[in-house]
Amino acid sequence: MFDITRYADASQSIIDAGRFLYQNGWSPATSSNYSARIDEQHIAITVSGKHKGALTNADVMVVNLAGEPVQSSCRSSAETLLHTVIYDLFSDIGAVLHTHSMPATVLSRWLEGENELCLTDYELQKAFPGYESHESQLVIPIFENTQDIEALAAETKAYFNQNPDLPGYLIRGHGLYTWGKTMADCLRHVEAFEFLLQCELEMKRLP
Ligand SMILES: CSC[C@@H](O)[C@@H](O)C(=O)COP(=O)(O)O
Ligand SMILES: [Zn+2]
Repeated sequence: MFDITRYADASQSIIDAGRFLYQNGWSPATSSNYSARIDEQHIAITVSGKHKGALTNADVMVVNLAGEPVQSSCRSSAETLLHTVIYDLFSDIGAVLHTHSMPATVLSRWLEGENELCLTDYELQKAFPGYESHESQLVIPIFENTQDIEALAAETKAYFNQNPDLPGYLIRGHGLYTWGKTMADCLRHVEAFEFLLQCELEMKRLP
């Protein structure tokens, strides 16, 4: 069982995040999914297929860390397992956000054949915990897109078990996943990733 007040707080944080992310153009056309931790075993997560700019409490449900619905007959996000593996790996993580921005989509496709995007010399790299200087290197892994979410969840779990430092990754031609200790931290990470990806895209366009 889970605490109903903590569920209500988690749900509201997801609704607010959705409005912000949609307004920024990072969650178009019902894409994206969001979650927030309720306790060690439960997360609140978006119901599959909902418009992320106009979420209500009815569009947020509870699943356990195995990805199974708890007290709900709704279908959780098709990508639920990509969220639960992160909560399972990192006990201090409180929120996970997945977005579908144009720079994340285009850049990951432009880097066809590469399994990471390495960034350096951006001051904004310091938005991520543990990155103290623009001279540090940010290595964003890129996973191949697939409809086999169970397989992708296993792949991401294995990667972040070995490489826990950077809270995020790209799925090629698909989008960004990022996480943080709180929803506010997680939203800051989305903004930072999106800014950096936009910069990289602009740099590649330069003659
Ligand atoms: C609208 S296409 C995007 C989906 O295929 C998926 O990638 C996505 O982000 C949203 O899926 P959802 O099941 O609503 O959580
Ligand atoms: Zn998606």
